[in-house]
Amino acid sequence: LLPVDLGQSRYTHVQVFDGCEIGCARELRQVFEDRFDAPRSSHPEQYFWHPWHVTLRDEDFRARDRGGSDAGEAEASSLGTAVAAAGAFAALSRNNSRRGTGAGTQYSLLRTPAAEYFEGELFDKLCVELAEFGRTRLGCDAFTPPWLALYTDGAEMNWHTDAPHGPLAFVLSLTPTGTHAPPDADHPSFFQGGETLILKPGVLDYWRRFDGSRGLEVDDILERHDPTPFGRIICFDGRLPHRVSRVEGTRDPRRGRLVLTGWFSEPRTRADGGLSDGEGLVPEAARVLDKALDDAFQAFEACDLGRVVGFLAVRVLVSVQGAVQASDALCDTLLSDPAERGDAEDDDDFATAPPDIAVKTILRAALFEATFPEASEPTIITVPLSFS
Ligand SMILES: O=C(O)CCC(=O)C(=O)O
Ligand SMILES: [Fe+2]
Repeated sequence: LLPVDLGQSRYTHVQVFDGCEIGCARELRQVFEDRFDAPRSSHPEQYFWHPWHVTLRDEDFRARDRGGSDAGEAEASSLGTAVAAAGAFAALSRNNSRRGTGAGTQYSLLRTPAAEYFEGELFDKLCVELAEFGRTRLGCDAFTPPWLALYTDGAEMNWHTDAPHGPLAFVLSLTPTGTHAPPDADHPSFFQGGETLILKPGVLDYWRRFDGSRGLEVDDILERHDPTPFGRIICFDGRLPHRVSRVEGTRDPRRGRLVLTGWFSEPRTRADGGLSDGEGLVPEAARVLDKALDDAFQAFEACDLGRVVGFLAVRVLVSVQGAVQASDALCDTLLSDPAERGDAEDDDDFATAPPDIAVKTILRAALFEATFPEASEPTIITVPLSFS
C-alpha cells in the first residue's frame, strides 16, 4: 500500500480511501436530498440531469464519426466537453472496423456537471478539498471538471477505458451506506450492482504464465469495488478496462447509486515548508530538483531501459539542512512495455517487471544525492512524473 519508499514501490492500480477525505461530502448529499423535498412542485434546479444513453447500435457509432461525441472535437473545445465526450470515445476502439453489434448498451445513466448542480460556494469548497486530497494522497492537485452521476434500476456503464484523461480516475461515493449489497448477500438492500469492476492487471498479461491446471472464476478475473460506504473514494488507473455493473432494484434516486467522478490531471510540482514559495519551490531549490531529475533521466538513457509507461508521484522530504530524508511513491502506475521486457524477470507479478523498477531505483538514488538549500523548516516536495 502506498505511500511507500520509492525503492519498494510497485505498480498500484487502485487505491481506496474510506473515511471522510472530502469533508463537504455530507453537504453535497444534502443538496441532492433537498431537491426532492417538494416532489410535487417544480423548481429549475430539478432539471439538471441529462440521461446519458449510448448504445451499440450503428447510429451511435456514426454519431461519433460525424464528430458528435468525438475526442477530436473535444480537444478543440473546453475541458468540460472533453470529459463529456470522454467515456464514449475511449470505450470504442480506435479501430473503426468494429461495427454493427446492433444492440446493447455502452452507457446508460443520469449525469450532470457538478459545477452546474452545486452552488458556487459549495462547489468551490469541493474543489479545494479534492485538490487537497489529490495533493496529499496521490501527488496530483489538478483534476478535470467532475461529474455527478446517478444510477437507478437498469443504469450501467459498460466496459471501457479512459486512457487519455489523466493518470488516475476517481469515484467519490455519495451513496448512503446500507443502500447497496451484492447479489445473494445476507442482508437486504435497495439495490444490487453499481459496483466498479476493474479487470485484474494479471488478466491483461494472460498468457505470460498461463496455468492450464486451474480454472479462473470471477474474483480471479475482476476486482469489485462496492459503491458504499458513503464517502469512499476509489482511485484507479483508468487505462485498465473497467465498468459499472448494472444497477438492479430501486428506481428512487435517493436510494440509488450517486457518485462524483473525474480524473486527476495536469500534475505539477508542489512544495510545502521551508523551501516553498507558496506553491512550488523557491528558485534555488527548484534548480537542485531539476538537476536531480536530469541526472536520473540521463541514467535511464545510459542504462537503455525498455519503455516504461504510467505515472509516478514522488513525495520528497527535505530536512532543514537540505538533505533528502525520504522519497516515497504516493501514486505509482508505472509499467514496463511487455514487448521490451523480455522474459528474464523471475518475479511472478505482472506489475514488477524490471525497467519500471529500475526507473524508481535510479530516481531514488538521484534524489538522495541532491543537496537542497538550508531552510527554517523541513520541506515536503511532491513531484509528479509522467512516462509515455
Ligand atoms: O462510477 C464509477 O465507478 C466509474 C466511472 C467511470 O468509469 C467513468 O466515469 O468513466
Ligand atoms: Fe471510466
